[in-house]
Amino acid sequence: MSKPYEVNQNGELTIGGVTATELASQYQTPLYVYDVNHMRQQMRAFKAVFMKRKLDYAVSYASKAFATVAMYEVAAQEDVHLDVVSGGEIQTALAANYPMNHVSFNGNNKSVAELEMAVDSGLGTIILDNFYELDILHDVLSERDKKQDVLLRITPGVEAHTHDYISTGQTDSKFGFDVASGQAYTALQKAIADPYINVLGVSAHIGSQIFDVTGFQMAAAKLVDLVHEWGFDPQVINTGGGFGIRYTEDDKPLPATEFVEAIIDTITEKTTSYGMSMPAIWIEPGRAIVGPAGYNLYTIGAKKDVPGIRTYLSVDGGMGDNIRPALYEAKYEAVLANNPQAPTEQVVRVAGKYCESGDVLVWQQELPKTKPGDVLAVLATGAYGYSMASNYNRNPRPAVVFVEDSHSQLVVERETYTDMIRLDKHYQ
Ligand SMILES: Cc1ncc(COP(=O)(O)O)c(C=O)c1O
Ligand SMILES: N[C@@H](CCCC[NH3+])C(=O)O
Repeated sequence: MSKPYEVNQNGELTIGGVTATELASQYQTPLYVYDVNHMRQQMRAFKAVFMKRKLDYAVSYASKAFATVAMYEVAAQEDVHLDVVSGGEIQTALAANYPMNHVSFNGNNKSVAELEMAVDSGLGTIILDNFYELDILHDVLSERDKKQDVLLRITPGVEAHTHDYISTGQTDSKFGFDVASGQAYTALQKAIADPYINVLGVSAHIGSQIFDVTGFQMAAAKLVDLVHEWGFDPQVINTGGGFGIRYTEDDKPLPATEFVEAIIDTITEKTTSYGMSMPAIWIEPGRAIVGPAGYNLYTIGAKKDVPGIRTYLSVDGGMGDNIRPALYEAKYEAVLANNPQAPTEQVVRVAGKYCESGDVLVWQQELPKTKPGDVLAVLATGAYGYSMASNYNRNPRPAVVFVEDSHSQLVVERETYTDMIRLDKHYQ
């Protein structure tokens, strides 16, 4: 099977045409590196599915997966829409000069200040999650005498087969208007009756890192069934994101575009059978766009053998730059940057430098012989790594580097120790 990374003629790991060891020595470690071309190809592949079928669509990058000015600029260059979930992400879009009419705003507890920011920035679509938001959005809009496009987020009652913490479509969820109790229909009537609100359609998101296409088909079918039952002809049906990616060789996802084909087929069949017009289809992929394009580079430090149990290989980063193994028991693969294909000589647990036993980056990894100072690359770290990073133990967050056509560029500076105390005040 082909390896999920590239090597040069010397057998060294390369990212976007630059060796990982060169990147590590130029920018230091720990380091987030993105292969920009990989992200572009994924965005283009999603768009191509819709264009081939001549459909109205939006591929809206769920930017919580990785939100930086440079990333939003790449999305704008690719004419990909943006999904944001906070004032901070709106501010990032503004800083990137991102076309705000192509931004949608998700989230289950948007504040008044965030809704004001959204409306004042000309943000395209607010995805309303609950009655509280419906009320405060009405007030924000009536104060400004402005009309706003919205989608209503519906909890479709579909259980996605993924980690419980990242499953969102089930009825027992904090997200969206519940269908079974009639809340969703009441919300639709209320929103339609509001002179400041223009309901474009409905939205759902069943969860994340999903491999099974049936959940998406069920959710898409449910959304069409519902709007038909309600006698509402939506301009937009948004089926969210959640397309699973390969982290380790145990993961065998379909190409993300196949999930989209299945969603389109379901919506086409359903709307045709009901004699409804075909709505625009929106999707919100996050992980599938940025995950496989990301690499975390670390420098190897201490090694500890626990005889008869395991070997710990510690690196200079950890749960502060990638919380996913500690939070979800997520699995990753790591390779030795200067010779990923050298024969393996050890099986290790790659641990971080944080004061937690659960601070693990790779639970079990076969590696060639390593020594302190070698660069280790963890693969497929582009989603929910940088964006969920913390300063735990007052460790500065790593820099982010984009690489494309053999050219690397710093897009987020490394935090310094001075940054760690920047907001602190003396207590007198
Ligand atoms: C509403 C919504 N849309 C899209 C996404 C993106 O999911 P993923 O990164 O799995 O594609 C999420 C996160 O799970 C989400 O909550
Ligand atoms: N942050 C999660 C996914 C949740 C996405 C947000 N709805 C992850 O790393 O897998």
